[in-house]
Amino acid sequence: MELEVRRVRQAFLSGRSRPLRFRLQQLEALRRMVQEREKDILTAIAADLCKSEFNVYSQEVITVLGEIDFMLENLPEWVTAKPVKKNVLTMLDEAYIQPQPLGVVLIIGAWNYPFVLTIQPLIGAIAAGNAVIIKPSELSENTAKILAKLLPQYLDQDLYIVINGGVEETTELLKQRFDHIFYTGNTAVGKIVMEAAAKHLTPVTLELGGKSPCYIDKDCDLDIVCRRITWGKYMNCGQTCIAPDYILCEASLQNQIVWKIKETVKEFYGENIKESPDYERIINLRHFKRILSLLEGQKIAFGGETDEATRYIAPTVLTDVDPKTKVMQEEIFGPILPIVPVKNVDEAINFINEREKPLALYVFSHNHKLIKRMIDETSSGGVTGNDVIMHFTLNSFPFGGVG
Ligand SMILES: NC(=O)c1ccc[n+]([C@@H]2O[C@H](COP(=O)([O-])OP(=O)(O)OC[C@H]3O[C@@H](n4cnc5c(N)ncnc54)[C@H](O)[C@@H]3O)[C@@H](O)[C@H]2O)c1
Ligand SMILES: CCCCCCC=O
Repeated sequence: MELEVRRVRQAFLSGRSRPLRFRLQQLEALRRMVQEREKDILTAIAADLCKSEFNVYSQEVITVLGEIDFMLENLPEWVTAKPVKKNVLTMLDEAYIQPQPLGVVLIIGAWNYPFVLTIQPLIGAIAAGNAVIIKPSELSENTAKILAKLLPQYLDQDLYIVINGGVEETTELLKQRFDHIFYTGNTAVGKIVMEAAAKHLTPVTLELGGKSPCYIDKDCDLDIVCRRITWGKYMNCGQTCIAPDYILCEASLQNQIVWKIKETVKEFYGENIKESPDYERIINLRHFKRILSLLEGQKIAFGGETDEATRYIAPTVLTDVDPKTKVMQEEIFGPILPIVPVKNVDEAINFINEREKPLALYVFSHNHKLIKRMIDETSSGGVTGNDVIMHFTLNSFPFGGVG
């Protein structure tokens, strides 16, 4: 590890990652890789998550291509020094902010969208003139392998390298000194990463998880609401960091919501969900068993069917969920949707504020004042009104949790 990190640092110190022209050329090469090797990339991700190639393309490849284009378009302006306001003492001086690369960046990716969650930070790091070590998740092993194979064919082989491996390799890697660490994954490992970074005072970006609530107001179009929640909850089999984690609504709405989600599931995935090319599987047995344990003692309104051999868990809705039960204590990260009845919007706001700040918050209402109130009186990484997931798709927004 030490030798590899040293090689990358030497490449950075050569200065060749800095010129704008070089950065643009590397980003163009990355775009060429995605376009020319699209089939290999789609096949690898599809194998990891049991996903249709159409879903891989629309959820991961489009986002990466959009990010590269966005970067190519804006980078020339972003790298330019920006003059700042001067005072009497400095009236005759030049005063400006000059963006500079940090140095060697470590990117630790997650398995749930294994391509976009690794390549998106890579795009930013290249654009900023850094050298990069990429550590894809070992759980999405086909994607990890294809990244290690393709990236050196298109990018500078000393500035940007892939190191594959699991906990042991990542632990070793984290002992090295980096200039920035970008980690995506669960909170427990996030703390390990931050502790390792602290030893070198390395700045970190931690893209973690959490429970993302949906509040459904009585004044809404319930057909549309349920379609959108069904899409966002069950895509990737619920393994999406900003998936709607649970629903808060008045008790009187519960039965209608259950019925409408059930009908939408049928429409999206057919009568035999197991055969649907659009319904994914749980990444491994550990997560499969973890998710099943969340069902214990719950009232299943529909779904609940499982198959351990293929790690299949049917789209499931739970009703009258007690907030003290396990399913409400941890991020679900699977196709289980609890409904927690609340009396009104005040109770929903209190409920959200009494817990960890959500990564995403979803509010459904015709009443724009109510949506605005939710935004003003809660704190989360991002809010989408009357839809789910959509704020992630806009690269003109920042993305992440609070802090
Ligand atoms: N905020 C975001 O953008 C975002 C995106 C995707 C996923 N997530 C979150 O990620 C979580 C799911 O991912 P995961 O954590 O299961 O992914 P994971 O198991 O793939 O782990 C993430 C990375 O951490 C490394 N790792 C695992 N254990 C380690 C250890 N003990 N020491 C050092 N490194 C270690 C892995 O090798 C991997 O590269 C969910 O909580 C989800 O919400 C967040
Ligand atoms: C449509 C792609 C969503 C990706 C969200 C990233 C977190 O898991």
